[in-house]
Amino acid sequence: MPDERRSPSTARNAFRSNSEKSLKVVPITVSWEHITVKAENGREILQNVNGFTKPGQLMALMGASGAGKTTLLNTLMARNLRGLEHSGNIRVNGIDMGKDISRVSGFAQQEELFIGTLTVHEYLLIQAKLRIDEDSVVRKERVDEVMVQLGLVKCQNSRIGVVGVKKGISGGEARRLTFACEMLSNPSLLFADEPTSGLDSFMAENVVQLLRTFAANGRTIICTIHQPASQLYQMFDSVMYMANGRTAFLGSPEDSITFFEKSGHVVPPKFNPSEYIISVLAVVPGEEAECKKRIDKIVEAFESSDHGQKVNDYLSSLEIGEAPQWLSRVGFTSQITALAERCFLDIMRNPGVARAKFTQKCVMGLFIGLLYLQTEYTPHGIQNINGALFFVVCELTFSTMAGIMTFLNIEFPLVAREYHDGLYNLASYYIARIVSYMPLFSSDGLCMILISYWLIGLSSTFQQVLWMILVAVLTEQAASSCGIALSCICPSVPITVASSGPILILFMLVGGFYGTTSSMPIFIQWIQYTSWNRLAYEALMINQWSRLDDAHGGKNWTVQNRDAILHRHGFEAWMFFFDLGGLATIAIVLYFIGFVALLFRIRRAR
Ligand SMILES: Nc1ncnc2c1ncn2[C@@H]1O[C@H](COP(=O)(O)OP(=O)(O)OP(=O)(O)O)[C@@H](O)[C@H]1O
Repeated sequence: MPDERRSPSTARNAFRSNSEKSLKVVPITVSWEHITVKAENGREILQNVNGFTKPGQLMALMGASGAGKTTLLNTLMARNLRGLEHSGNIRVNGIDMGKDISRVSGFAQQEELFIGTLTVHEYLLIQAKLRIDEDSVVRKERVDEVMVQLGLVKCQNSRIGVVGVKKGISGGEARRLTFACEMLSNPSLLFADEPTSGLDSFMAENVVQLLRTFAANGRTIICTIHQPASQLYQMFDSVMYMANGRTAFLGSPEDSITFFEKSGHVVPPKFNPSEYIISVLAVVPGEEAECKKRIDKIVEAFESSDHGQKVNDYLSSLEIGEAPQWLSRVGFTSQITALAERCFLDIMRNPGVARAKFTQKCVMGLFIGLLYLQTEYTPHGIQNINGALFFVVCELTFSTMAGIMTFLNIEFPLVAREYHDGLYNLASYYIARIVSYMPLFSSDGLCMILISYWLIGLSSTFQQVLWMILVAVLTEQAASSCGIALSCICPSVPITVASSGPILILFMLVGGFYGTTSSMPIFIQWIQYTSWNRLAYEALMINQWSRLDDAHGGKNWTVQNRDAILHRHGFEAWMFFFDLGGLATIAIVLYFIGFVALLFRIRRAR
């Protein structure tokens, strides 16, 4: 564990030695042999694909659309293979790593996913907390170093932004930020999916140049790429052309031009070589048979060529080398702290949600208070007070659930990615997210209660006010846990919202206000104990009617008065602590159900 008590200078000295140690690059050779991938319908997406790449090399996987580049990249990384049957050997320094390949490699994905409310610097610092098991001085220095390396210093204090919602950093900066995150843990092996897509030619060159620099430091880099411009083509150390799920060529960019020339496909003068080669390897709609015949001929020519032979010779003479270095990961509590910090920052940068919740609760508090203003304790008034208490419970429930139902679905893609990258344990994320939401989803209800309590004229001994606050917090937690569980179970926000309606109505119906709970049919009575409306309403009623303050005739109030009111709703005074325990149990059980649902869902997302 990092020793946070070290003085900055000692820590900085430690960084020098650590940085040398941590920035050591272990030479990595990746080889793949007889890779075959089949879709569920039996279609072969990859057929007996072989290849390798060595340390210090930048390799480009190329081919026409649908050639199998992404499938090969995913197979090499053991990712996104759900529904596909795959076989063959993938080795890292001659060692079969299986799914653990993600523990020794970085993966810069095409789709950029960040927390858009954070600045570049904040985002990288939190990524460093999740990726570097060192003290804060070391992490900060590594972040500074990576920002310089990736040219992010200029935009370090800019908000990242959300595409289509809030303008932030440029596309090129976002792409470099993706690489920066991966480079924090200094991987010796880096995969990149379409690193130049969506960038102009200048930015694309900039990114490929960056990859070249990473490779020049001894790293092994494999990326898929769509038709690189002529000046970029020569920047790759090796290129692998895929065609119809097979290897059409593997070798240097210059050799690719000669090979295709020899196969009868001379790159026309002033033509981009990769563009021409890809057009030769494409399956054109309407000319499928002809194109497939041409591809078969090229694939056979490659297999019998020196280039094809070189691949086979290399694979057959492959020996086990040095074990790759596992990327460092931080402990459970450090993960929770880093993720909670990220969530808090995100919530604070979105003050609109908090403002809307507090405003709504203040308005509702005033509304309930004025509707039942200084209710008299007559039989009719008592009935009104009971109505007000039920209204309070419903209000604590509805807006809380509605507010939290976006809990997961918006950030699920980012969480799924980070989880599968091995950045954190799912429990860390879940705990951090719940803890970060708790203050907001526990305190807004208090505003409503504190505003309406004295306006209605509820009995307000100190003890009663405290109990009411506790009941409100527990009710909001029960409703939050239900919203979170639903958002983890349902695949989208609209489905979450749609499924919450019947649950809320059912819980309200058995809440004790619309009918006596004891008179429900016996086979359905148990449902009331799963309803926080019922438990909270009973607790608030017991709290209100067990004693009255002097201003409301407390001296003449008797147990018989209390029981007469409670029994009309099927409630019992001894149930108070059972109700509090019930509310807490509902919250715990629903949080747990949410976690299990999230675990299933995230595992399926690999
Ligand atoms: N899970 C899957 N189930 C069925 N077919 C699939 C699956 N994944 C990929 N394919 C098919 O396999 C072929 C190769 O897809 P892949 O995404 O690897 O191609 P690509 O070369 O990366 O194409 P592009 O450049 O357009 O991204 C395509 O025809 C695609 O439809």
